[in-house]
Amino acid sequence: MIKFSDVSKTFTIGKRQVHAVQDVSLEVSEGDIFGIIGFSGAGKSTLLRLVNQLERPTKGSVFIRDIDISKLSAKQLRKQRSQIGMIFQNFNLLTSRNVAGNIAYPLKVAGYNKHEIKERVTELLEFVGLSDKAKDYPEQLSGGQKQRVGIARALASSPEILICDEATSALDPETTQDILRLLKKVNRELGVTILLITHEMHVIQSICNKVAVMESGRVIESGPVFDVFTNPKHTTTRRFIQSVQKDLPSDTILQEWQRNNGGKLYRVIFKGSSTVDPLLSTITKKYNVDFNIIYGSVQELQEQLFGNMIISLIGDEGNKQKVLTELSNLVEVREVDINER
Ligand SMILES: Nc1ncnc2c1ncn2[C@@H]1O[C@H](COP(=O)(O)OP(=O)(O)OP(=O)(O)O)[C@@H](O)[C@H]1O
Repeated sequence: MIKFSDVSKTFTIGKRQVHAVQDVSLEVSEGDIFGIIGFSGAGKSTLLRLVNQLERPTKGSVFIRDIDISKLSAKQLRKQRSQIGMIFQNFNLLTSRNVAGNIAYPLKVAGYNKHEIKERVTELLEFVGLSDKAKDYPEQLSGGQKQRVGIARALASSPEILICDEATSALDPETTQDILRLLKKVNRELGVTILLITHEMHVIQSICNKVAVMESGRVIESGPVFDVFTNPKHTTTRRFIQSVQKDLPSDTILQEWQRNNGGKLYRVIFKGSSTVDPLLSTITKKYNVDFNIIYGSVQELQEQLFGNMIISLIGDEGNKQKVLTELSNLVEVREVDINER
């Protein structure tokens, strides 16, 4: 649905060049809730702005439904933009208009008649749960309510794509969850493809099915959220994941363990409903090896379970290797780098 093909965006400020986006290739499929995560300055906003042509790529192309949007005429681009709704961190509501007026605004600009506008606004207010606030002004609303108005306004022209620019970053945790639930409803009930940027991993964990991690303008890792969470390849991705999922014991526990026992630690990752305890018992017994569970957790992600266990093995080196080989055929096993956090 949205395809970035080898896209770069370089800003030139005097003699200095800023490579905001570098060689990005990504594909967002219809129906995705696709999250782009990165620290400040990673290039997320620039990448979003390339989708509605608020920025033009220095290199490469952005396609929407196989159409290279940089090749559109001004008229075609206006039509294309009406297919893309956008919501913002600071809501960007018109303070001089009430809630209904804010939602009606894009419809007025698009030339709908009064009756059509009234009907659509009523429908949208109901969808976002603000039917009783139609006559209130933005200053009378909470942050969460303002973002609901923002979502209703973005949906007014029935777009195929909704772009969310840090849409929950200004909200408290509970309101964030309400807005994320609403975005999920937009995706499921209206079939709108969502592309969002965030610096908060819990947003990705809560609603996205796919994720791309950006650093210094580049996409350093991407894929289905379950795969990236259960097998992160990059240190930055691991740092984001560790902000929402504790997958290693604290330094104190690790140091104490090293003082008392030493030796290698292994991370055993199991997905779905497989349980690892009987597996470990059977295989270690077979090779006369003992095991210690140092740490363990089971989490739910994308309606699937995955577990993470940190173990040590005690016994003959050769036999320990046999245990690891046999275990690796059934679940994922990696040696823990204690400095990986
Ligand atoms: N219009 C511009 N002119 C010059 N430099 C820019 C412009 N827009 C962005 N940049 C630079 O490009 C880099 C990426 O910025 P961008 O805003 O895309 O990152 P971000 O990941 O969205 O960060 P944040 O979360 O802080 O907004 C930064 O170094 C930024 O200063």
